[in-house]
Amino acid sequence: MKYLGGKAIALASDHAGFDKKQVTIKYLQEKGISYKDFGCFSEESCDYPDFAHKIGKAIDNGEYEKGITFCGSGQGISITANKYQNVRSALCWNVEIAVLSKQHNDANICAIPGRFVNEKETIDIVEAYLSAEFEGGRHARRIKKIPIE
Ligand SMILES: O=C(CO)[C@H](O)[C@H](O)[C@H](O)COP(=O)(O)O
Repeated sequence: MKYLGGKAIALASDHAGFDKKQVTIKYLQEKGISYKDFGCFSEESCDYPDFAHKIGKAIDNGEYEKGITFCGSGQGISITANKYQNVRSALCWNVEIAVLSKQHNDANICAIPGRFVNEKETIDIVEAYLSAEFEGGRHARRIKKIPIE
């Protein structure tokens, strides 16, 4: 596990991703990695945009460098967070995609589909995302072209 420094990890979910967020919190605590949970705080049905906007704003304004989000499919919370100019939220459903999302896209949010991964897969994805490093070079050139001018 290379992620030892930096800012706390931002977390957010809706009800459908709540259980995998709790698994992730336990993992981060065990590793001594600090985090900020932007909600939700139970499995009671709620609306993913309410929490996606909170984490999206916090990543967008630089308060947090990396976020991990969870909803049922991972889609809604990722689509919403990506409305923010400086957010690059990537849907990560396996380890390889999680690594590439950082190496090639410098994703600052890893969106996990909570209803489609088990606990081990969740932790594997989280660890892979947090450990991976942006490769820069041609990928940096492409990332600069993402924002609408
Ligand atoms: O945004 C989503 C789908 O694109 C998420 O998977 C939500 O978690 C999901 O829609 C929640 O569904 P529910 O039937 O309200 O539990």
